[in-house]
Amino acid sequence: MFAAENGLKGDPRLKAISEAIRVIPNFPKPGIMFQDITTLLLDHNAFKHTIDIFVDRYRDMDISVVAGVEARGFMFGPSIALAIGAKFVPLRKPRKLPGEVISESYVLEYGTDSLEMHVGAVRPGDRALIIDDLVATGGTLFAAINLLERSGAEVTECACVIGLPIVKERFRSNGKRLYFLVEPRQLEDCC
Ligand SMILES: O=P(O)(O)OC[C@H]1O[C@H](OP(=O)(O)OP(=O)(O)O)[C@H](O)[C@@H]1O
Ligand SMILES: Nc1ncnc2[nH]cnc12
Repeated sequence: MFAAENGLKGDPRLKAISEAIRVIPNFPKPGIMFQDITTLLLDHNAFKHTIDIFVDRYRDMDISVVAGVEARGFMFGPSIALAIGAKFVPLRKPRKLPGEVISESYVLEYGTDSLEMHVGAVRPGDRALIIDDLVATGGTLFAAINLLERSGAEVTECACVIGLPIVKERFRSNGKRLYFLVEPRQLEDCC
């Protein structure tokens, strides 16, 4: 669900967050409108609003683990985990984690990839929140959900800064919860 449909309609923080995201057309390949969150990280107010909105939503949900998706989920997840009193678990690209891992493959808007998680980082009974910067097809988040559920965790919700409205139906039909703050920017909205 989009934050504006859930109590934040008209909240000026959402506009500030959206305006801090830069759009780079045709990166990393023709036809992709790349949503660049590095400019959001440069804007202290917009970055803080992003973390504050997530912390307000998740602080009372009894979440024990925040799992961040490499690479951009690492930029938001740890701050949220610290603020809500949860552990942080990195979900990494292949061959980056040194210990024993479990792995899930997925198809991307521009290729295929896998995510890996350390065995033992997540325990049966953990209540998980998965964080990433953006959901496009949802393939990455579904791989992340599978990793956590295979470890016995209950995935409470997936949260992203940017979400394509079209992906909401895919989550709903799979019985999974998705929360995102803003829709992708178009080039004419920005720069
Ligand atoms: O919803 P999806 O279609 O699965 O796409 C979303 C994923 O794509 C991007 O990461 P990317 O794979 O480009 O990796 P990076 O963050 O390491 O650059 C983004 O940060 C998400 O993780
Ligand atoms: N359009 C996009 N912008 C940034 N990251 C992405 N990951 C998948 N699609 C993307």
